[in-house]
Amino acid sequence: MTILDNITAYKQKEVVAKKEAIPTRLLEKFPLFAKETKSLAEALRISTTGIIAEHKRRSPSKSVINDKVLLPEVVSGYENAGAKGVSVLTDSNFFGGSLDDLLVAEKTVSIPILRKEFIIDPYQIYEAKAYGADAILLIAACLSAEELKQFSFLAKNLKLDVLLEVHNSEELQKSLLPNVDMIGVNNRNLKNFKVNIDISKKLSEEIPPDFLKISESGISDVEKIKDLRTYGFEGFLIGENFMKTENPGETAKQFIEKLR
Ligand SMILES: O=C(O)c1ccccc1NCC(=O)[C@H](O)[C@H](O)COP(=O)(O)O
Repeated sequence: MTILDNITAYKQKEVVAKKEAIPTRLLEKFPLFAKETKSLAEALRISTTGIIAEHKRRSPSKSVINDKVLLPEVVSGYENAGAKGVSVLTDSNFFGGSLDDLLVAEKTVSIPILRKEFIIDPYQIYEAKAYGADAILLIAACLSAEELKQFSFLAKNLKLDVLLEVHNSEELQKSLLPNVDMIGVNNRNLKNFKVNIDISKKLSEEIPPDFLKISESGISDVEKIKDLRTYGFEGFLIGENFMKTENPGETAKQFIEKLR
């Protein structure tokens, strides 16, 4: 069993309970369901820095990263720093996040918000929309080719951008779908948690130019970004490197200034 197997098994049960508590037809009545979304892909495409900064209290690989800082300060700090998108982890069991975090982020920033979740059921896509997300993450390792097709179609119908995450060539091949905006290469091996940005470099040439290329995880210095840009990457998802500091927004600011 990998950590992803554990997480998705947990999610299956979680979604059943959530559907009973708030059925989809009620999610559709949430005020934010009618919100006009902002395109994360577009924001990154016109950006010179391409940073998606993540709010991440803890993780399976690092345990507690930062449970002291307040989310509004973190996300507004990220926006002021020049991040082009904010990623909000909404999983509570493994990452200490929540859907309330998404709501608070939506009230606090005006840049696009990515709901970072382990999506295994269309219900979670309706939830993302109801709680104010502009974009969702789909993880190829958790979904069949047919599910990827259906879930990305649904997200686009709800006007949400789709970031599809892959770890290898095989996952990438089933992810090159018409309703996918961004392909994210995750540099973290979810079996042993080791990070290696060579995975992004290796897969870059297999990603057709119509998809925006995002590199995710383990990005700890601007030199890595400069290197990844030469492989066509335009977006960079960074969590721990900012969150492990006392003031994530200020750390992001200093980081982004070096990229300008
Ligand atoms: O971060 C983990 O330990 C982790 C474990 C299992 C599944 C997913 C995990 N992380 C999710 C992410 O994709 C990262 O939070 C994101 O790419 C940012 O990575 P980092 O900059 O290394 O915090």
